[in-house]
Amino acid sequence: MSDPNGRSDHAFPEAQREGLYRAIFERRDVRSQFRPDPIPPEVLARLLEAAHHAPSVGFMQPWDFLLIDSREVRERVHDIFERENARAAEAHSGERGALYRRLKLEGILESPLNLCITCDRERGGEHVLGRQSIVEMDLFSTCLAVQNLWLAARAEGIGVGWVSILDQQDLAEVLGLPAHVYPLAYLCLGYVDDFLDGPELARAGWRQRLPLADRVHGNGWQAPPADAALTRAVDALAPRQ
Ligand SMILES: Cc1cc2c(cc1C)N(C[C@H](O)[C@H](O)[C@H](O)COP(=O)(O)O)c1[nH]c(=O)[nH]c(=O)c1N2
Repeated sequence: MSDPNGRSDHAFPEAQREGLYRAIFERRDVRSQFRPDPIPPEVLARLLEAAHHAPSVGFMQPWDFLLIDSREVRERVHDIFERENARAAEAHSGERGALYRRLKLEGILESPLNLCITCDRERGGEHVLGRQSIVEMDLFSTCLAVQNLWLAARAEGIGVGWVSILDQQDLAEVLGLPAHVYPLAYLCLGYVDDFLDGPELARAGWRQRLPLADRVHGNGWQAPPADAALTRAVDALAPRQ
């Protein structure tokens, strides 16, 4: 049931809804604003609980959370990043290459805690409900745990940075992962001096947010929706940063 302005009987009160949208729109990927202060265990527990309540294909819950606070391990991971980032930089030349080389793309050593969220590709056995047709659904499910944690962290005032410029084999070896456990997300966590008011890559001039209206299609790729009012509604959306 919904009221005339489309609000469901099950909607949260305005202030709670605002809190959720604030976490979504103010979440940032953090690389350089980390403070050294440790995250209290009870706060970290809330973040992991949020991650663990993500949806997952066939309720597989394929994720594990490796809490990495060893300086020695983080230095080994940072070495992997350095090698991979040097390789990635070779793909860009001229001004773009100079801009790439100026970008800070990790906070592995500055953040007080690193967190690797893995995906156990064998969890739930051979026939996981919903995974027969598209076998990557365990990876996609694990990504949702990452985003739950990322939004919960923003609500707690904790910064998160995802570092993917890493050789997966080398990372798996450093972390001692079994062959069937996929290192899906390597995250840097910590309190921050501040949250930027927009994506750092946009501020640096690397790439801007695409207009939402161009991303919305109807009943097929670039087909119009049946109800033109829907398109007008999306077009009317104020472009966010
Ligand atoms: C799967 C995946 C992987 C990465 C990222 C994100 C995601 C989703 N991002 C962060 C990314 O650059 C950032 O999300 C966008 O620039 C948008 O900025 P906000 O997250 O809105 O601040 C990211 N950032 C970075 O500095 N180094 C990295 O290796 C990565 N890798």
